[in-house]
Amino acid sequence: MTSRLHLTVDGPAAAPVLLLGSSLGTAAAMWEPQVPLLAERFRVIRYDHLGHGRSAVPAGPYTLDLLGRELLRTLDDLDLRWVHYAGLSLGGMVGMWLAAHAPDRVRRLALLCTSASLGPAGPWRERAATVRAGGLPTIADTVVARWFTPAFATARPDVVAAHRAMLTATSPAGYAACCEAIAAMDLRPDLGRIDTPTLVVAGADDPATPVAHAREIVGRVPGARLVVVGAAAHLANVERPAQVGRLLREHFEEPGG
Ligand SMILES: O=C(O)CC1=CCC(=O)O1
Repeated sequence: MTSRLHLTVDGPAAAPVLLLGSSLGTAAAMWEPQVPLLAERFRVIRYDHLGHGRSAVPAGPYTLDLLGRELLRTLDDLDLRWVHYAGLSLGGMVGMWLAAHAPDRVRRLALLCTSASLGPAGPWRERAATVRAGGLPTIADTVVARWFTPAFATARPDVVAAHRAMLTATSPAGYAACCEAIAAMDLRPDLGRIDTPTLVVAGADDPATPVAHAREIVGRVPGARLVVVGAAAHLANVERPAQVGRLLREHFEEPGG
């Protein structure tokens, strides 16, 4: 079966592949700030989750297992035996699933602004129902307020508006189905099986996946390393583009990478 995931590819064809997974309600454009730096050394493949961006929108609810298996199918289609993987938030959740369930397919892993368990389930199911009934604009202000610190939002209203537009362009059905995947998710029991070198990055001011969630991942993934990025909320890669770009490049360029 051909992949249902839309891919955006940059960088030299012969370079090692670095797969980038985006957050709930965003798409490949979320990674624009890091692509120039990373594509100097890597074949950077950004994928849109099922139900997001230009990927297919099968009927929900989804699960992390479904999102992860779809990505594995994509790697098979591309004949990729292994990749480096970086994911933010929902992208990080898929990254944890992949590294735990297909360890031979992930060489090095970076998990940004993410969580292995983001309960309770009730509010996620309510968010899914709200979006199915009223569309993304009904929740956009609340969600975007968690993506950026107030200082950044004041300084860069253009960036905030572009990311809000990405959110409201997302399929309501696809977004809701991914909310249901998060509602049902508990990756904590899987983390001890991850044996790939792992960098965990948290935004110091992230109200969506707070630093404590990153510490829990680091406590469970053997050898994982934590970096807390100051003055950044949930989309830390957008708010602190150069620092996050450097962290990723250094992590994936390390010996053996
Ligand atoms: O939308 C939010 O509240 C924050 C978030 C959780 C998972 C994700 O990708 O974004």
